[in-house]
Amino acid sequence: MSLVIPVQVLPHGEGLPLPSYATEGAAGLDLIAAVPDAEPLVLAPLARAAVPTGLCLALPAGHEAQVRPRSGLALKHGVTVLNAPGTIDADYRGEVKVLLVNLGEAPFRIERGMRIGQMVVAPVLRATLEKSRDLEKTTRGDGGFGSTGLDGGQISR
Ligand SMILES: O=c1ccn([C@H]2C[C@H](O)[C@@H](COP(=O)(O)OP(=O)(O)OP(=O)(O)O)O2)c(=O)[nH]1
Ligand SMILES: [Mg+2]
Repeated sequence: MSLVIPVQVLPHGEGLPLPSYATEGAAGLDLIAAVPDAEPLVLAPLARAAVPTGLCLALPAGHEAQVRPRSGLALKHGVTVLNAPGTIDADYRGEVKVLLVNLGEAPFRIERGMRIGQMVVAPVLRATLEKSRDLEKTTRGDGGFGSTGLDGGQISR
């Protein structure tokens, strides 16, 4: 069973449904394009746009929302979220926008009501940065960026 938390939202863009979970177990609320009916947005290849969703919310303190791509759009059209995961701060009161980029070969048409991304609400831990002369030693040390093997594993022969 999922944990459930209420999130306040302003009255939503005319005629558009509120974002919703597509299935009982879905992690993300599907975000809906709130572009004007008469003005669909056409994303040319390699173009990007902040697509309005009509959604203004107040996340409870200690939470964030992540704006993530929909895999179907990514696979079928090469359309994804440029800054994935986009971060919606708990103190943000503006309209949630989905920063889409078209990495496909064909122009992509975004119409009002289209599901363009998904939003996952999550708890946030805040860090207090404490100055220290030394850091706890580890096997990895400062190795990174493929230091454990480029393919991520060794084949034993
Ligand atoms: O995909 C996104 C990412 C951000 N935002 C909104 C909510 C977020 O709280 C605010 C700021 O986002 P972020 O911190 O990522 O942007 P920034 O470039 O650091 O701007 P700022 O200086 O306003 O924090 O913009 C969106 O609507 N969609
Ligand atoms: Mg910021």
